[in-house]
Amino acid sequence: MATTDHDPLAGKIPITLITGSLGAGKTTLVRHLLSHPDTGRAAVVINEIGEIGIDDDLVRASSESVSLMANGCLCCAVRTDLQETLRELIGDRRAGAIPDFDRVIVETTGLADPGPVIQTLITDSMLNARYRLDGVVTLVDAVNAFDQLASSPETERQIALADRIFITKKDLSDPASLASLTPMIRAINAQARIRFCNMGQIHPSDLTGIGLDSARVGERPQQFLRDLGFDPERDAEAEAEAPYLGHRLVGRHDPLVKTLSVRFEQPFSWPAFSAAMEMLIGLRGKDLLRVKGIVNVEGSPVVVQGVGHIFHDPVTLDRWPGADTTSRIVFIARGMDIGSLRGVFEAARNLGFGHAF
Ligand SMILES: Nc1nc2c(ncn2[C@@H]2O[C@H](COP(=O)(O)OP(=O)(O)OP(=O)(O)O)[C@@H](O)[C@H]2O)c(=O)[nH]1
Repeated sequence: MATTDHDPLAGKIPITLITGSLGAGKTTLVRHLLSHPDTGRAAVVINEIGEIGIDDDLVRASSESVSLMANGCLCCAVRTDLQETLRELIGDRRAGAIPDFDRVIVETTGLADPGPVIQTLITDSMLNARYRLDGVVTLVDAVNAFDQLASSPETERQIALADRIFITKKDLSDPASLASLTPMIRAINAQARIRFCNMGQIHPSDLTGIGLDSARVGERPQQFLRDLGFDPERDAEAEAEAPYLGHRLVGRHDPLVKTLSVRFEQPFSWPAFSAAMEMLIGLRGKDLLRVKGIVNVEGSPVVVQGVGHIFHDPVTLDRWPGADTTSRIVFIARGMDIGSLRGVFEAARNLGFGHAF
């Protein structure tokens, strides 16, 4: 019998999809990878829902090949943008507009169901000529995973579709929660390798050759997709029927969850900013899913990050990532609007927390 070791995926640029719930540590991991000497030449595609690309600014400092797909979720409206972005990367590389690259890292938003993205990467024939999906890496936030799993079906899908899972924020979690987290993940995904990851510090080799092998994907993509738990034909029908309201598959996400991008022209004093955030958490903590931003604190760029009611230590950057020195904060929240958000910050100012508001 003739044998062949021909690999239909050989020579194609591997894509690693980094997914995980809001604030799980995806950008932290990508930034670490880009600073690691063994990562090689990587292009990065970042998908953010907010109008103001915060992650983009942070990652751009570490790589010249960063593409941002803002203002839409990769699993919904921006899916075609991903196809275009990946094609453009090839064109830009050919034209010498960006440095050469050997792999692509795609960071999804925390709200993305990776299923449709995987489907796109596997079934788009033009993309398939140049790229191959190397694997899906899902970050699970040890502190917030329990709440996120209870409230967000996307978190479950992210875990279910992972080839490799990293549990982040072990340092912030308690032993009892940690002990119950792994079995909970295992109940959703019995196969993916699970490891801990502190502040994004994994070795780049943890992201390569991780399971979407040619036999499964290259030769039987539809079957592979069905193995993952969804049926491309059924999904295509559902998509055709769904009303298009800017967010492609309406109803896939909690309709009350919105992304609010707020810009403040005037610098903050730290007491004013933190008082406003404390008020917001006190008043609407349960509805606040994610806060991240770069805040101008008396001239200095300070990165603020909140996931649920947990706030991470603010980090002062050495310099502004670009010419824009306004404060830009993205809130992902349930049932809030920009007016009420601004009202909270106004109230903090009126209460006299610092004059630089
Ligand atoms: N203590 C601790 N903090 C972490 C760890 N990993 C990430 N963080 C912090 O978690 C916060 C969110 O991290 P990001 O990397 O922005 O998370 P993300 O998944 O990209 O967030 P979204 O893009 O909003 O979904 C930041 O303040 C990080 O410094 C960890 O292992 N331990």
